[in-house]
Amino acid sequence: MKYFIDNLIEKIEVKNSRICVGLDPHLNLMPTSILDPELLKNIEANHREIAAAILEFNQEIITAVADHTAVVKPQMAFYEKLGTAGMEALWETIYYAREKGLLILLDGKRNDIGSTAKAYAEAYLNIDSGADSLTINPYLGRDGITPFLEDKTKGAFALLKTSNPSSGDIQDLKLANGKKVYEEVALFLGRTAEKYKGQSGYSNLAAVVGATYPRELAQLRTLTPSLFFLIPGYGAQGGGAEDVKAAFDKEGRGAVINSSRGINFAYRKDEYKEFGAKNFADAAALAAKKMKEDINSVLDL
Ligand SMILES: O=c1ccn([C@@H]2O[C@H](COP(=O)(O)O)[C@@H](O)[C@H]2O)c(=O)[nH]1
Repeated sequence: MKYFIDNLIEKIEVKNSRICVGLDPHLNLMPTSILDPELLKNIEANHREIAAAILEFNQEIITAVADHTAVVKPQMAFYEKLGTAGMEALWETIYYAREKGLLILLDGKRNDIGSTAKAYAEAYLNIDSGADSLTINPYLGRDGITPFLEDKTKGAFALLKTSNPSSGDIQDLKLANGKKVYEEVALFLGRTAEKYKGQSGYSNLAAVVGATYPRELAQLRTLTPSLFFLIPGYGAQGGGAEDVKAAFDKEGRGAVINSSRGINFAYRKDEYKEFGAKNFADAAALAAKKMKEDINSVLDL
């Protein structure tokens, strides 16, 4: 049985693409050809129609980017907010992406006490679930993490140094031993990860580190060599290829860089305006291709 992390690395290498395409259907950014703005005047009354539009949007995006990425990351909040219809759209999206041969990184940032963490793992990483991995919060410690790692074919990405402007409020606090909170979290995750290492040397316990903190990213790469990184913050949040270069080892492994709005809604940017809203998927395909090449261009492969 192949470890999740080895499978991810293999798929990344087959496509020579170190990007992850987020599937974050921001309703206010959707093309009007897909989502009638009238429906947004009463979102609660129109869950079904909006969820159907999201599914259509996602399917077009997935088809368009499938040659340029090994993995997609639906952010659950955008689906949960549409109730049952939204969750159905999420699972349909996941199955569609799987049919296209993509791995699914479900962004839910779940966690709780051990027994409830086990229920979360059963909900999202069960054998029939289309999801291959889930983002988790490491704040509850080991018994909140290990239930997500019981099945070797699945992975968990623990929040380590997040990309948001206020991530330092807690993550950068200095502890009595002089280390910052995120540094101790890194060491804790590194120790916990040891037991879940695949043949690649990376672990099924992975971590989330923001592209918006390149200095910390470089430091964390050295501190935790067995942690594979999911790196959000490229594009819409200001991160660029040079900022994430240090996350990769000399073989070009060790990280996948996420962009959600930058790819989903590329058609809204000046750079892609010749496509027009109707051809949003073609704009997304080109944005994904360019991002793939941008990341590869800073690596010494
Ligand atoms: O530290 C974090 C953790 C998760 N995210 C998520 O990644 C995407 C980023 O979207 P963009 O549109 O490319 O900015 C989004 O789903 C976040 O919830 C993050 O940004 N930072």
